[in-house]
Amino acid sequence: MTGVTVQSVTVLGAGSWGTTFAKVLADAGRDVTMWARRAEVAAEIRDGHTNSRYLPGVELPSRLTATSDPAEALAGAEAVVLAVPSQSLRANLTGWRELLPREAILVSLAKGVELGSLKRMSEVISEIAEVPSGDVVVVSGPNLAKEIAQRQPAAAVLASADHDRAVAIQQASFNSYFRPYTNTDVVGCELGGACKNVIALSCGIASGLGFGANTMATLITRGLAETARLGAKLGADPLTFAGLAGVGDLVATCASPLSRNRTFGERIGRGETTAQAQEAVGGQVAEGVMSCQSIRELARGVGVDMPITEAMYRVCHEGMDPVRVGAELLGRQQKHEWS
Ligand SMILES: NC(=O)c1ccc[n+]([C@@H]2O[C@H](COP(=O)([O-])OP(=O)(O)OC[C@H]3O[C@@H](n4cnc5c(N)ncnc54)[C@H](O)[C@@H]3O)[C@@H](O)[C@H]2O)c1
Ligand SMILES: O=P(O)(O)OC[C@H](O)CO
Repeated sequence: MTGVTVQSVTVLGAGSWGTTFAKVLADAGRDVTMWARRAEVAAEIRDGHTNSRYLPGVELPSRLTATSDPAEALAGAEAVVLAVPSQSLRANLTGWRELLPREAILVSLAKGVELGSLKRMSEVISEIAEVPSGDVVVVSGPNLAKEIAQRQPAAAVLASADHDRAVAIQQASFNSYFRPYTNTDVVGCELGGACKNVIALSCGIASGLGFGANTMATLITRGLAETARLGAKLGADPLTFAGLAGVGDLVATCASPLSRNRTFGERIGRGETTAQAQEAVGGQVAEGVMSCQSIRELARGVGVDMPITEAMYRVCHEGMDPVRVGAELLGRQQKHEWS
């Protein structure tokens, strides 16, 4: 696929990032149709140019339209952006499979690893849509939706083994505030995006417990070290973790109160239950809560040590006290920084 121009794009999923990425594409001059699960959300986007539940106070471009009918949304799409949470991607995509235009470029926004199969999102898409996984374009990087929806400057990575497809989406999404770079390391970009959600949970917990900058920097740096260890084992390019999908996304997510993962962790650190923490993120997805389980299994399966991910699993899925988990993390056997 060379020199393809994408004009007509469908975004499946009308949550925070789906709506924001649709706005980015519309602001880049594309014709964008969104699919929303609820008819009233589709009507609000189409007729009122807002999505008040997910992006309160943000006006959406009038060239962006929406429907709750997936067949109507997908008709004639040259690119299809999948913008639903990781653990629901398989079921949603199975329902849409027969409606996908044959030549459309498939784009993944989700940051997670599937429970059970332990597959990355491009692998799930490849399996369900029956396309080579190298054809999928993965979007990753420091992209807190609310900031980008306000047209604050940001960069992203578009990763695909098929450089031409990544370039086509780069051309379709580049605008005055959004600067996408291409990358061919899909494994590294997807792992960076999934793992940083787990590390952001830990930073949130540390903040909720009242700890400061040294603790955050330690969790971010050691979180990057364990992410890079997993990536190296699974064939990622180590440089990716020094880029936007690695340290870039990690810093943004771990530092920002806008992050749902960090917010979830902060509430846990303050002593709230997981149900209360979920309430605090307004029913939106905090992917790290499920991904700490799948990433832990993935890492154990290939013999990679990921102590912060292990700790988050124990807090989120075994109900262990964060103070005790923190003490155990610090008390592990002493070692060389890079062993
Ligand atoms: N919000 C961000 O800042 C941001 C930025 C980059 C990447 N991401 C990633 O993008 C993906 C989507 O995130 P989001 O922020 O749009 O999520 P969200 O929780 O704000 O919205 C999810 C959307 O998916 C729909 N959906 C369809 N099937 C669903 C199901 N079975 N369960 C739950 N929701 C379902 C919801 O109705 C909603 O429209 C996630 O993997 C997230 O990690 C988010
Ligand atoms: O709000 P979060 O924690 O899901 O993070 C959003 C984005 O992934 C940041 O890049």
